Amino acid sequence: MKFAGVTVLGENGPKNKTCIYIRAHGLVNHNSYYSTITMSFVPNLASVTPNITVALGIVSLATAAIALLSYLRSFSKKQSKEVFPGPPGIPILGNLLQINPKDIILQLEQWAWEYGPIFKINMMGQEWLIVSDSNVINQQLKERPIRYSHSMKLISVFQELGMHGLLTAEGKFQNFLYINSIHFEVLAIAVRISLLTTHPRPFIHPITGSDWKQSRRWITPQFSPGRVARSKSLVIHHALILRDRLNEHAKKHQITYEKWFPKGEHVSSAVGKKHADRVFYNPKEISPVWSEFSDRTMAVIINYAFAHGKDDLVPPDIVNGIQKVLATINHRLVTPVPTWRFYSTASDRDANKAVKLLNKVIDDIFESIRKDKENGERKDEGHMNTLLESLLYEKIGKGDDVEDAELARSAEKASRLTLEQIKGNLIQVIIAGYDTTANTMNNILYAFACNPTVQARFHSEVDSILGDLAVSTSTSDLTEFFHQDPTVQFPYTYGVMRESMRLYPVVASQMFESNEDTVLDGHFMPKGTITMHLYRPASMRSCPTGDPFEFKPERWIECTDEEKKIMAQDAFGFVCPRICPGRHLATLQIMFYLILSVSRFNVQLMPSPPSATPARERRQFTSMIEGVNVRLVALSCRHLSLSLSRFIPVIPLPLQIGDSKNK
Ligand code: HEM
Repeated sequence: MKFAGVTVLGENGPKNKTCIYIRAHGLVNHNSYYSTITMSFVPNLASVTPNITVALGIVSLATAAIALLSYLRSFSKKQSKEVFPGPPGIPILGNLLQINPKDIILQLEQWAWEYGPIFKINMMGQEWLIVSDSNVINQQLKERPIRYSHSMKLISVFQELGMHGLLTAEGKFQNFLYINSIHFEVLAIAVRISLLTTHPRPFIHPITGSDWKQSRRWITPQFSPGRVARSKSLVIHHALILRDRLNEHAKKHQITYEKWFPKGEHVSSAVGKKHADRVFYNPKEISPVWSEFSDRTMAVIINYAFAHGKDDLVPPDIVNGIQKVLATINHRLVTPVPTWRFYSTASDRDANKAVKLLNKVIDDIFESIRKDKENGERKDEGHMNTLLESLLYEKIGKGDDVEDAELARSAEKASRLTLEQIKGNLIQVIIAGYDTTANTMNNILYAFACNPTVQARFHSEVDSILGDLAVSTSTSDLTEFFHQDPTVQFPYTYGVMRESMRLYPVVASQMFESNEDTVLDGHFMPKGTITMHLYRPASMRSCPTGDPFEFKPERWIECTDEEKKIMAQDAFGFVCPRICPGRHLATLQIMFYLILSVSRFNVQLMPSPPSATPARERRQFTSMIEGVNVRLVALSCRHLSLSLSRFIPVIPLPLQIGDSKNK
C-alpha cells in the first residue's frame, strides 16, 4: 500500500479512491474541518513500508495540529459537557480501565444510579454521554436515522461480514467506511494518539438517507400481526418439540440430582477417610437448557424468513453456521483491537464461510421459487408465504387486517428491494431475532426459579384455561384452540413475559452518534457526540406502578392503559421509527413456548455451594443472564392425560431445521 499524498478535500472525496475522512470540530462557531487522506493501493506491501511510516508521521502531525486548533477553540463549548457529572478517571485512559467490556452495562447502570439520568464517562479522550432518562431517550430515538445513527462499530462489524440490511442501514452504503487494512489500524491509532483531546470520533460516520427507509417499508409489513398470526401452527409445532426436549433435560437433571445427593445406601466411603462422602456436586455436570431455546427460535425464524416449504434446499449445518456468525459478531463487538483485519482465525474463516453458504441457500431457494412461479405451481391451501416469497412477488396487505393495509400503503410507495437487499435483510432478520428471543426465554426461566409464587400462579393460569389441551401433542387441535391472541387469553403469562423484559432486557443499551450539532436536555451537543442509552434504569425511573425493582407480573394486569404504555415502551425499542419489526413474532414464540412447553415443568435452581459462580447478566450483541443452572422437574401428575402424552411422540412436520437431534 502506498500513500499517494495527504490532501484536504472537504466532505466529498474523489469517487475512484478509498478515502478516510477525518473531522475536527470548531466547537465555538459550530464549524467543522475535514481533512481527507487519500490513499491509492498497490499490491506489493513489503516494498512500500518506508513510505507508510513517513505518511503516518505526516498524518499524525497534521491531525495533531488540527486537534490542537480545535481544542483551543473548543473551550467555551466544552462548558456544556462539563455540566454533566461522571466518575473520576485517570489521565489519558479516563475511565477505560474501570470497565470490563462484558460487564459494561452493569457498571454503567451502577453509575447511572449514582450520578443521575445523564452522566459522562471518558474513554481514552472520547467523552460518552450515558443517558437513562426516558424523555431524552425518546427524543433521540425518534430523531433517527436523520439526526442520530448507530455506532460505527456495530455498522462496520456487520458490513465486514458482508451483511447489510435494516439493522445497520443508516443511509446510502458508504464504501469508504470500511478499509480492511493493517495500515488503516495503525493510522487510526496514530490519529487517535495525536487527537488526545475531547473529540469523540476522528472517523466520520455514514450520511443518512433513503437506504433504511426503503428496507423498512418492505420488511415491516412482513411482520404485521395479521401475517405473524399465519405462522401460529409453525410456532406451536416447535413449542411441542421444545416440550419434548425439556423433558429430556428434566430426566438428566433428576439423574444429576440423585447422583449429587444420593440417598443413604449410595454413599461412598473412600479408603482412609473417617467419614463417607455424602455430596457429589460437580458444576460441570449440569445440563444447561439455553441451546434448546436457541434451536427453536432459530428454526422458526429460518422457516419464516425463507425455508418453509423448501427445507430440502437447506443443509443441516446452516444452523451451526449462523451460530458461528453470531459468535463472531459478539466477539468483534467487544474486542477493542480488530485483530481480524490483520489475520483470520479459524472462527473468522468459519463465519465467512457460513455467510457465503447462507447467501447460496437463499439463491437456490430463490431459483426454486422462480421456477415454481414459471410452472404455475399452486401452493396448498393455508400455505404460509415466507419473507423471501413475499418480498419477491407478493402484493402486500391483501385480505389482512387494518394494520397490514396501512403498512401496505407505505410499502407501495417504495421501490421493490433488489435480491441483494433482500438477502442482506433476511440474514439480519435472523441475527436480530434469534438470540433476542432465546435469551428472553432463558431470563424467564431464571425469574421463575427465583420466584416460586409467580411460577405457581402461571401454572394455574395455563391449567385453568387449557385444561386437558395443556398436554395435547396435536398441532392442529392447538392451532384451532388458539384462534385468539394468546396475550389476551393468558394475561398473567403475558405479564411474566413483559416483567422479565422490563427487569432483564436483552437489548439493555444502545450506542448512537449524532450526525449533526444538536441540543440535548438543554445542552449543546456537537456533531459526532457519542450517546449510550441505558434502557433498564430509564424504565425503572419512570415506572408508574410502584416497587420498580420487584418481579410482579400482576402489575401488567392491574395497571391502566396509560401506565402499560409507559412500562412497555422500552423493550422493543420505544415508540420510534426503528421500533423492532419482529416484536409480534417474538411475542408469539415466547407465549407459546411458555404456555405449551415451560408450563409442563417446575423450574428450580440447582442446589449449589456458596463458592459457585453466581448467575450474572452478561452482554455481547444482546444481554443474557449467564450461569443460570436450573433444574426442571416434570409435572407429570397434574392431568390424567399427561401420563398418556408421554407415550405419544410429537409428530414432526417437515420442518426440522434447528432440531438439535438432527445436527
Ligand atoms: C424478545 C425479542 C426481541 C427483542 C427484545 C427485540 C428488541 C429490538 C429492539 C430494542 C430494536 C430496536 C433497535 C434500535 O433502536 O435500533 C430491534 C430492532 C430490530 N429487530 Fe428486534 N427484538 C426482538 C426480536 C426480533 C425478531 C424475532 C426479529 C425478526 C424476526 C427482530 C428483528 C429486528 C430488526 C430487523 C430490527 C432493526 C429495525 C430497524 O433498525 O429499523 N427482532 N429489536
